[in-house]
Amino acid sequence: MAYPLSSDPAQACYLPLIDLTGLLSSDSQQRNAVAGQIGQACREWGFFYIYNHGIDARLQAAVFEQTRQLFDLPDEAKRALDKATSPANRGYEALRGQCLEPGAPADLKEGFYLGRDLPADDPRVQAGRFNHGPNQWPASLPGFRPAMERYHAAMTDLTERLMAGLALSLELPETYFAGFCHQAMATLRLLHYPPQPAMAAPGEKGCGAHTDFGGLTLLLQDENPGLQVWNHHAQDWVDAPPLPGTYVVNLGDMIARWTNDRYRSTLHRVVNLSGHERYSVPFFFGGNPDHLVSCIPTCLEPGEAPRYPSVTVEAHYREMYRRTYA
Ligand SMILES: O=C(O)CCC(=O)C(=O)O
Ligand SMILES: [Fe+2]
Repeated sequence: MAYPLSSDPAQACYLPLIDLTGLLSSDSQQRNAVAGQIGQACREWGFFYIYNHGIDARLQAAVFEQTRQLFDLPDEAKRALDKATSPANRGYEALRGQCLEPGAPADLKEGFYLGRDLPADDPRVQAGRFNHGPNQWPASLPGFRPAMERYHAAMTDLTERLMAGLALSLELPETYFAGFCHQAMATLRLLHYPPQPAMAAPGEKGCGAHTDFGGLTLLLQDENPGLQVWNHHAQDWVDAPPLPGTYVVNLGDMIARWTNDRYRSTLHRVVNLSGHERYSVPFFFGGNPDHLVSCIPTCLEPGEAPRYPSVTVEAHYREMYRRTYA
């Protein structure tokens, strides 16, 4: 088998597991204590689990229920929502629609993108700003839109708290990333992975090895494992299995740029060896499109040069979409 899952049970909790209770508290000492754990996880892994995050389990269940129903729709209904017809990158993408790992076969996943719903007469939509516009809603699923909109709003709040924790962990004011968070692009991505085929082509898998493009990603997984994270210590993949009640949080490339790689944007991939259909829902927090991402001065030693030029969020995203949807 090309991608054996680890048989080491200790790996189930290989990645740091952080209780978020203190970060959501009004006591700054408690927030600082959690920020310390976040900082360590960001330096060592760029990946960690969170629990006690405050997102309602019933809302999560509703999101999964609607996700399954969406992907169960006939092909024709899904293709009517094709994201290629949306200037704002919203809607359906078919199996093998993206190739996240250069040189590997296209990804064995189908997906659906949605974000904040902006009307066609919003100035940002009229100006053709990246990722700004109306969603495409499946007309035959009346429960879809309300569940997704509630979930998107709740995840935006939670991620803003995490960004404040991230600032604290870098010994910056909690509001340091407020400009980045203001009217942020935030994308909910619904994913469906069929079981890994027995006769897969070499390198073919659910989702090719990649780093995430944006700020923070919060991943909701169903009960089927498949996510693997690159362990730079051991130079090998470790499993990031679903743990009930948690999110897997990982840092995207913008945070590596901000911190001159002190905080890691770590490679990960999906190989669905579970034998079941796997559904997952990553929430990508991309930030304000006009925000300039430049190396944070306190992340440089005297004489150290920034490894990345400054870039706006929008320019960075356009380039990453161009590369992976060639
Ligand atoms: O489905 C997963 O577990 C991970 C998906 C992912 O890494 C992505 O969409 O960027
Ligand atoms: Fe990812």
